[in-house]
Amino acid sequence: MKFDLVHKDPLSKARAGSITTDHGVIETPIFMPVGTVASVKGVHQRELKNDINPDIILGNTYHLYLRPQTEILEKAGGLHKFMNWDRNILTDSGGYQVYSLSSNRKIKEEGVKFKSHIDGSYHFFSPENVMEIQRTIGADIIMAFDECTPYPCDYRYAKRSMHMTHRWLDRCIAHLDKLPFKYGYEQTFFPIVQGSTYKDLRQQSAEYIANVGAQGNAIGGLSVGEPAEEMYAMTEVVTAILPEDKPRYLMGVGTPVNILENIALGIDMFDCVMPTRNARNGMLFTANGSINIKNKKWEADFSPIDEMGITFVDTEYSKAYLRHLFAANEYLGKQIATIHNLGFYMWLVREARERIIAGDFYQWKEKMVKQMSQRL
Ligand SMILES: CNc1nc2c(CC[C@H]3O[C@@H](OC)[C@H](OC)[C@@H]3O)c3nc(N)[nH]c(=O)c3cc2[nH]1
Repeated sequence: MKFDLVHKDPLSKARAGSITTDHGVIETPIFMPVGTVASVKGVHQRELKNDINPDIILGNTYHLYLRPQTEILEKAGGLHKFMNWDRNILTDSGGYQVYSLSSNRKIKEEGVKFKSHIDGSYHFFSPENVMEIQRTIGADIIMAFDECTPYPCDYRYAKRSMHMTHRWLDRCIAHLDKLPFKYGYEQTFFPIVQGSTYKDLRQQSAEYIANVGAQGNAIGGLSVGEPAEEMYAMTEVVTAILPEDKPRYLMGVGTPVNILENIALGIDMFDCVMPTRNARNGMLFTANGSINIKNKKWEADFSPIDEMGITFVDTEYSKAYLRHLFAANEYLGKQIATIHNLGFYMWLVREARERIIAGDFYQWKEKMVKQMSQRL
């Protein structure tokens, strides 16, 4: 993987860059649509490419391991082939899901025993086997197996959890070195900073991760319920320590405002289920604020969904029609709302990149943060 920084903003830590992998160029700042189980829910790969056009999408080790299972993915020649997506894919290691989705899991030094949320069968994830699973899935960027420290937690727990994540990181790296690439293209490994919302632990973890010298670095343990100010404060502490010439990925973030604020703090990559999950509930994000399309006020509003939208749904369908589809529980409604929201998130990060290059990102960000916080 190669990362070229093409511009830095004069009034903030915002950067514009390009990541090059064997599956193409990723222009940063970038938003990565979540395609947890090999599908961005309700969107065809062809629509993704033509209308939303992300350079990279996300998959998830926990989900893909349980279904369709690694054996099928190996027979398919990896996830790209299996889902017919020839651009970049990043897979998260499943650390987060083991805590958030499965029941009665047991965390031990060796790894985590958990019960499948699908059929109740027992499984075991360790740094070693999660690296093997990610080699088989074949994503271009793969994540360390970490413990996403729950929030809130006391200092002692956060410190112990952070040190275990560091020991697991060492095991991931040691094991990965013995595992050749499976499908003829490179895979890049990102370590993950933890430390909860404790400044000194975040500094320690950022130093530890920076010393690995990886091609990219991730910040975990945030967007787990902490106040936005805490998220920003921890991001600021960590980006001051992570190498400037490597991409920074802030996991699970966030709202449009969170994304702009964290771009200003030096983050390059984002993923979040919000645009897709909120879309399925009729919550639309726009440059002028958010819309709850189920609201009666849109019943006879035949104006386009979003005059400033970048996808075909924004101008080909009206607000009244979309509201009707939600009222009738037609799944076309969820598909239209999903394409709109993903289109908006892609517009937001692309516009941010243009502003960083033009040199007026900070002023634009200040204006957008106010504008997008309105409820329409
Ligand atoms: C939402 N906030 C948030 N997400 C987070 C994720 C991704 C969740 C992963 O789960 C799926 O979304 C729920 C996505 O999987 C495709 C995502 O990559 C994290 N992953 C790891 N390994 N470590 C973390 O510290 C961590 C923290 C998060 N905070």
